[in-house]
Amino acid sequence: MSAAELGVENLTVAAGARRLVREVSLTAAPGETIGLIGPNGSGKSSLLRAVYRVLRPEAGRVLVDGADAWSVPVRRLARTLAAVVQEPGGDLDLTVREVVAMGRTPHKRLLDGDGPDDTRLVEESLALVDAAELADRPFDRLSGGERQRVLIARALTQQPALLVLDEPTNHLDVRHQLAVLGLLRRVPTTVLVALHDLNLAACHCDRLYVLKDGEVVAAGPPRQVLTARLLAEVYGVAGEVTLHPRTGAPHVVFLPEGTTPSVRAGARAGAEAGGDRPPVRVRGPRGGCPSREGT
Ligand SMILES: Nc1ncnc2c1ncn2[C@@H]1O[C@H](COP(=O)(O)OP(=O)(O)OP(=O)(O)O)[C@@H](O)[C@H]1O
Repeated sequence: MSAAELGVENLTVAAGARRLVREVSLTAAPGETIGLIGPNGSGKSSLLRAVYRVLRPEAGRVLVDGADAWSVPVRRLARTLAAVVQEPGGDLDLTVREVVAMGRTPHKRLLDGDGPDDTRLVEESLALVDAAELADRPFDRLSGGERQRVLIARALTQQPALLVLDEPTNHLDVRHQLAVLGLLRRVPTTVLVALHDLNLAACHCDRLYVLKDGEVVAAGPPRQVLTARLLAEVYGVAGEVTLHPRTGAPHVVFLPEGTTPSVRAGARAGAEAGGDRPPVRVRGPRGGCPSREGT
């Protein structure tokens, strides 16, 4: 697997007269994990759909290693980009192993069977998402979380240089959430992932882009982006953000409606964005959040 460079340039996505994504630009360097966060309806899925070539943009470009994703042949794009999406794929009368093997399709010629390398990749991918024991089960009868892991295995089997995922932790229990996001950190590919869980995003992403009403309202490393002010302005909730002493990542605690955030916590969160308090001391790289191998 290699890693692609992603460039989204002034992308606007519309449905009829409605603009779902408005002049969004973002970049992902090869190997980066980029998180897309924002409230319901802020345009995350629409942006991802334009990147993985399902929703044609009204304006702007999606560049994968410099090539326009909407101009290259679909098959070529599928050898570079894999997507794990929320749309139900319809009933698939296939076993889990067969579904995962579909990830090899872009790399094969018409009527090619599965070679030993294909078979090995399928088994390896299933093992990576802790789904080896599901291989012979009918895909249609899996639980939501099992399906999700199998679809991630299919994407890994595709050996993409760019992996686009829309809420991949949906349906997953906490162990599998951590395992899947840890895995995404380890695969040597570029990752663009929409996430709702801000603490998972903080811990597993190199940089975050925050969408609101289809526009990017903040972008940068999690420590800069995730502040109490952002929670209030973008999500309309009160919360406190501290740097977790074990992981070194921002840690968000949401406060029930009617609670007044403490001044201390608010100041701590702001410190990372250039506020007036020194940052909380954190442990070094062994703190806890998974990092890229070799970094
Ligand atoms: N095909 C469509 N036609 C009209 N409106 C649409 C269409 N697809 C999405 N929308 C609207 O566009 C807005 C953005 O939707 P989108 O699914 O991109 O948001 P999201 O940030 O992924 O939301 P969520 O967090 O709820 O998944 C929403 O208001 C949604 O209702």
